[in-house]
Amino acid sequence: LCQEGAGTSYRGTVSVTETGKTCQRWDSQTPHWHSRKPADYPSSGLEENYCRNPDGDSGVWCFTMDPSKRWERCDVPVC
Ligand SMILES: O=S(=O)(Nc1cnn(C2CCNCC2)c1)c1cc(Cl)ccc1F
Repeated sequence: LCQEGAGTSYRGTVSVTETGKTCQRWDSQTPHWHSRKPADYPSSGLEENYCRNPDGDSGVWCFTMDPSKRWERCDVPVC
């Protein structure tokens, strides 16, 4: 699956960042507290720990499970 443009409508299942870190679940607040809660952004597809673009970034991203790295982009090919 690929991301169109900035990936706002990407609903694929890539859940690893471009440096190989595992994505944190959107419904989890550990290791990173965050305000991108699935309930608050129902149309952003914030399922599991899949890479998404809920905030108008330039591409899909996720919070990482590395406590020292809050978020990173994901390597999802552009369509
Ligand atoms: O919980 S967060 O989403 N964390 C956060 C910090 N940086 N980012 C980047 C994610 C990729 N796009 C640019 C912002 C997200 C968050 C969002 C806002 Cl508006 C303010 C504080 C904050 F903590």
